[in-house]
Amino acid sequence: MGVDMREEPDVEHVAGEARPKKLLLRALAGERTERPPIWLMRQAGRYLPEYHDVREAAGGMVGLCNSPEHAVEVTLQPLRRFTLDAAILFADLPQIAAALGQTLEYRVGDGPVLTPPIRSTSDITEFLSASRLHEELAPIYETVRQLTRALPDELTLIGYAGAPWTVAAYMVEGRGGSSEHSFVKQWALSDPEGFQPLIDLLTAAIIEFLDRQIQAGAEAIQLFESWAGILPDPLFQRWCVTPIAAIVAALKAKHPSVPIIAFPRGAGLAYNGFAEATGVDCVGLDSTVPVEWAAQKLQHELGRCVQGNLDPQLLVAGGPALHAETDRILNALSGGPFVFNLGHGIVKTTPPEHVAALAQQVRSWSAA
Ligand SMILES: Cc1c2[nH]c(c1CCC(=O)O)Cc1[nH]c(c(CCC(=O)O)c1C)Cc1[nH]c(c(CCC(=O)O)c1C)Cc1[nH]c(c(C)c1CCC(=O)O)C2
Repeated sequence: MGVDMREEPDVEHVAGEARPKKLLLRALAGERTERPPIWLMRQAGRYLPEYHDVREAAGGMVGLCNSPEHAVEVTLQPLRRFTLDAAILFADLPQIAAALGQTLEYRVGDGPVLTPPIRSTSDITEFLSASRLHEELAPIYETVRQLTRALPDELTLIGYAGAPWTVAAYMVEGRGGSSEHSFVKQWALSDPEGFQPLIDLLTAAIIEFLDRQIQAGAEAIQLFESWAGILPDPLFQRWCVTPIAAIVAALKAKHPSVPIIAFPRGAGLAYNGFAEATGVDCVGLDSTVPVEWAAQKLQHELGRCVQGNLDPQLLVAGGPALHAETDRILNALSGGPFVFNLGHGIVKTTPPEHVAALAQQVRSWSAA
């Protein structure tokens, strides 16, 4: 009673009782924390033997993503093994495309495959509709609800979605294994007015999807722009920056205190200006971004949180190489608001004991 909450940035008042605010949320709010929080992109998945058992029991990847009970279990698996600071909702990025009307399958070697591929403006009207969006995504909202009850108090629950350009890339290419992205790039480059409705449909759907995740209990949001790096600069601004800014504005209007991380993988020099243009609370850095630049420009000049950026292959390598690079990143970025993570998702050949060693090193790190 009578406590001025503004003077207690580290305390969250829940139903009248005060308890320490979670480490990850403090960092995302722009605070330099006593040690950086850590979570890892793709921290759940195939590098863990116990994951394979659950996936099999669920009848494969699609079944796993649509079964809250199994999805909750695999979300929690890495947290039982490692001392991490957050859980990320277990679901998959192309599920929203399936909710809009495409058929999603996983094929060995190809990853997610979406049919029919969306290749023209008339395909959008013929094959896609948002009318059943929430019905189709209901199992994901249920997974989030169950996770809020299952997670220990000090862990943060991260909800997520692919950003519109990245989801569109999967929808247009169809096959996950496509490496040149010829179809989506041809469309976006040569017929921007015809491609715009797809991005607009996705932007609106992603706003609703994330709004529902937050209502179900997600405490922070990450937008994965995994294919930011394949666009020439003016188109990066149009197809990545503008839609992400729209999503951030819409979510902030409704949920001002929920922090948003965006990960524009491969953006290169376009990382410069990205935080200002989109309004995100935290910028996810891929492994090519120089940490000294991020410390100076994003943390020091803008007061923004950064997340990243250990190369996932170092986690496969382990040993002195992993230790030294982790130390270098910690030293460069721990002077400001910082979330330790990888520069892209964990790869499936990662030995779990290397993840344990990394988590331990980050947790025992101190500036001294
Ligand atoms: C591009 C993208 C996808 N999915 C995702 C992204 C963005 C991150 C990135 O850039 O890597 C995000 C994602 N996918 C998955 C999660 C779950 C939560 C977590 O991070 O632990 C998250 C956050 C599960 C998954 N998504 C996928 C698996 C493997 C499925 C299996 O069991 O075979 C998992 C655990 C499959 C998937 N899903 C996707 C691809 C390209 C693939 C095939 C390649 C691969 O397997 O790594 C699309």
